[in-house]
Amino acid sequence: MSKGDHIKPIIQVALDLLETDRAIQIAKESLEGGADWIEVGTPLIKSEGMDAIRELRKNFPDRIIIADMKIADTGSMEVEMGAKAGADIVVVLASADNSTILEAIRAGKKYGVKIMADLISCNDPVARSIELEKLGVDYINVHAGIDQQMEGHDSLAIMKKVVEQVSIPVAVAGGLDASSCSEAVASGAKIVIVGGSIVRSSNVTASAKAIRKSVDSPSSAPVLKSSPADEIRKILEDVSTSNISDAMHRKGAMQDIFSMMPGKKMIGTAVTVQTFKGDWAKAVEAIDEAKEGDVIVIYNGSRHVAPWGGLATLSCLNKGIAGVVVDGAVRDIDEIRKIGLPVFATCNVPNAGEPKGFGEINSEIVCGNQSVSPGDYIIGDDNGVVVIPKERAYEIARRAKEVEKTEQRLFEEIRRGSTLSEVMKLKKWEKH
Ligand SMILES: O=C(CO)[C@H](O)[C@H](O)COP(=O)(O)O
Repeated sequence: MSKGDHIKPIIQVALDLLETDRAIQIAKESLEGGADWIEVGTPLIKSEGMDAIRELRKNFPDRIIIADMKIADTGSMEVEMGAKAGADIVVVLASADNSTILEAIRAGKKYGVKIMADLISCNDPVARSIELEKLGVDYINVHAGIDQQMEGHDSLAIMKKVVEQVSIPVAVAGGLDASSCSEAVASGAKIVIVGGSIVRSSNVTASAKAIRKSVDSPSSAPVLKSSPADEIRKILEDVSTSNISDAMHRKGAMQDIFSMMPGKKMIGTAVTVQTFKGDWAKAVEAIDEAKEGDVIVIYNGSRHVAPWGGLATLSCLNKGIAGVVVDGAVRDIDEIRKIGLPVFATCNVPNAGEPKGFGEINSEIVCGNQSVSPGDYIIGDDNGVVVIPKERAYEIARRAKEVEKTEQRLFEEIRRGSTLSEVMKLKKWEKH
């Protein structure tokens, strides 16, 4: 049997990293956990060039190595580059012109490498798979890209259709974890390509092992999906406001709003209140309009009189409201702490305002210099408060989770004795 012939389902670990030495270490840990093939990820190839493939080949002489070059043109030249650097399989984009695919296949034959076609962003993946098999590719990869995954795309449904139409081995990729890998194999995938769930895990070996176990005893029971709102909330529970700010490219964080309840996290959807200078009527009426799990977000604009205090906070607790944010002052901080509801504000003062009744409930407001609309997600912790526009809540939650996973792996590498600049090769990425 040659090194490419596998009877068991194949786990291809996708090293979507930027540094070759980290990739080698993570590859070692993945193989210990039961991964089979090593993919030199597209970001790694872009960061380190073909030398990343050479180094991995040197370190893993007996393993199948895939160069995820996502070739779009010059099929022959790029397959030759991948082959000469030590790859066994080179990836070409399925959406490339047939002339490129054919040149890649011809070069593959000449240099002794197989060609995998990646269906990422293909308009008609099933029809294209049939064409690709006729053209002569060796493998098809049904792939939901990382940015697409963040918007809720997955690859399993299409993969199930593709396996019915072609007889070459079908790989699947796109945010797979142990349970989706199991479903994929039970539905006919021969290769599961796994990036984030292994390489961004703080325990790479354990994560690879979990995937090994799931693909070796596959189950066709579809992974039960929770509702988008439940999924968003579940992810937001795992991530910090710092993770969310990173996911939003530093947008979304409220300015000069601080936790009055250190250690308490808040997640909810906004009920907005516009009031003025200590007028607390609308702020308190909003409690009756809000429902369980909402966060009351108030613009008041005074640092000297408070539209919010202990009695209002206790009323929120009774209604299951998740927390309160005030652009302005709050009072009764001792009572708020006893009640234990997360409250975030600009400052605390002893002075109460008056219930005059000016303002609006559930209009678009600006709070902490951020625009907030009713229904936007509001997350608060000891770092501060961030707003996620409701239209992007799922995507941002998913991206924040990726940020959190990446950081967990970096923490693990620093715990082993590195420094942050060593792990991140900081000097390499400084602007010149
Ligand atoms: O090719 C890729 C992105 O274009 C990835 O390698 C592939 O999607 C697997 O990674 P993940 O499991 O994180 O989706």
